[in-house]
Amino acid sequence: MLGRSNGLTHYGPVRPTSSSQPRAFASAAYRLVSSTSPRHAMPLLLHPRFPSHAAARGHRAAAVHGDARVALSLPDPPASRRRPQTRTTNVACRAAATTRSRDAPPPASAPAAAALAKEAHKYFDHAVVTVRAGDGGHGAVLAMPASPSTADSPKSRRGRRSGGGGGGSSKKASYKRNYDGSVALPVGGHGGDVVVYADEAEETLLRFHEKARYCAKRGGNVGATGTLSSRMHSGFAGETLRIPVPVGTVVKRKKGAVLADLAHPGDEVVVARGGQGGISLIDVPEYRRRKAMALSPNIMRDASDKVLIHGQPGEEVSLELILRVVADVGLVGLPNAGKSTLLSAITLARPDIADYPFTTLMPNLGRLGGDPALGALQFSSEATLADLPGLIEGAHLGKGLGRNFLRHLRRTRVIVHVVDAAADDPVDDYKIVREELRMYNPQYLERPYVVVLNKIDLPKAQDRVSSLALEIASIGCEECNDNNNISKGNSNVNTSEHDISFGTKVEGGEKELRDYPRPQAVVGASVLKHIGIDEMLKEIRAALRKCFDHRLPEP
Ligand SMILES: Nc1nc2c(ncn2[C@@H]2O[C@H](COP(=O)(O)OP(=O)(O)OP(=O)(O)O)[C@@H](O)[C@H]2O)c(=O)[nH]1
Repeated sequence: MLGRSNGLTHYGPVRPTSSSQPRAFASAAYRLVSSTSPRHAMPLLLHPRFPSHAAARGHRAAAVHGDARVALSLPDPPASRRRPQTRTTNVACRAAATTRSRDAPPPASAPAAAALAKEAHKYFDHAVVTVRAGDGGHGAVLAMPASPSTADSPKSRRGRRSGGGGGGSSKKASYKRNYDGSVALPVGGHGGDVVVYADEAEETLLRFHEKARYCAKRGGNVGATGTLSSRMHSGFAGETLRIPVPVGTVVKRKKGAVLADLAHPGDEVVVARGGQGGISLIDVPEYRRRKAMALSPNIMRDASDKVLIHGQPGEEVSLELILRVVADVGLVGLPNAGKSTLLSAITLARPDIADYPFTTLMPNLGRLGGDPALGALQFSSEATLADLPGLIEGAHLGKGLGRNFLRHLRRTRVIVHVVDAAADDPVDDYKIVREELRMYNPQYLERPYVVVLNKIDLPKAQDRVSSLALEIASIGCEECNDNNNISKGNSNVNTSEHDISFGTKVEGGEKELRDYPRPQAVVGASVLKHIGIDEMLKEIRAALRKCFDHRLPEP
């Protein structure tokens, strides 16, 4: 991508956690295919999920924290109930039954897993999950340590060393004090927050269809009840639950506001806050209450005060996760136009290619090497290309899942429109796709774009390629091709799914295709036979360079 910097989106401040979880920033973003690393050459597809060790950590944490109740509540399941560790090779299993440990979520039911595998394209970029932050740990009702009647007398205080407590004259302090001299009472641990973060190792949202509910750990209780002592500790804070999602995921409340657009690796957002821990109270007999109240305001007056020792419940929210592919260039066109072939011709991506429509059902990404024309800057000018599934007439209304595919163009800066020059009516095909883009989001038509007249190796196309190029190049408004439009190219800022207007009104009516900019270039090529590839690359890079020059500063 063009010189993107890592950003950090916060829905609220992230509290330091008791045990920080390492961020897994693996190198293969969406399995981007780098021109310098052929072994990573593969399209965006499902991949085995990394095994989760969260619950195992929970076991350990419980043991370390000495939280007997939590530790006891998680016994090892009997052998008969353990799920066998299976590893199979088909997509269904990769989507539904990756390496499972006993703490892994229950497997999706067989029909659901089959549907996921068979129709992954329907689910890979959208999911609804419920997350629950951890409850706060409980405080405790404690008695003041027994002290000889002389313990609190001025005489005994004089004889006592500094920093003392309320213990007997022969014993040292048996409880902690705050800086102001009041009794320090232990509190329940804060419940774990839930954080969603963008992780380059994640590719799709499919795993959220398997498991749609995530709960953070609760805070630890105050270790004991009984008598206040200096050895008592506050409950441990619950571990923050960090949920990785693919880079480019928009996180929003279900039927609510957008919380964050996790467009860069490492972006994160706190989606649910853990509950506050409960406080502890001192229970003293009536006749000692006045003295105790001088030491702490947390004196229990009657049984109803006990509610204060209960930890607060953690937040629970339903979230909608929407993945929008992060790519600089979007390849669009009718099915079978040759988009996947083009991607494989100029990057190391190896998408499925076949002579039937809708071979591509999920976006394939490839990495285009740096632009040599930029000299030393070429290494920061690498670009990501996204090969989108073919669009058909009515795509903007959802035909052929068109709306789902069109959404992935949102972050692109440049559009490469592939037209089959050997088709019956290439100009009409061109207009159909442009019209679909306009109907879905007119902003797409404002972006710089290059038209590739493909398949010129076929005799039918050879004869008419120049006339087709002239005709297509003349569709649109010449004056609109100024640089101002280019800066509108990247719509990262726009995160709403509902910002789609059907046609933009201009003076005297709705804007039509002729009112939008003309293509930056129309090139004839045969991506299969490697004809005209250099010319095509030159034009794509020129369009990218213009975006690079006119790029808006990162927010
Ligand atoms: N003769 C010729 N055939 C081509 C060329 N480019 C692609 N094809 C063929 O066209 C067919 C479709 O190519 P794809 O790359 O799968 O087309 P697509 O646009 O990705 O198709 P969808 O996945 O349906 O969107 C394949 O059989 C390709 O071999 C070309 O330049 N010349």
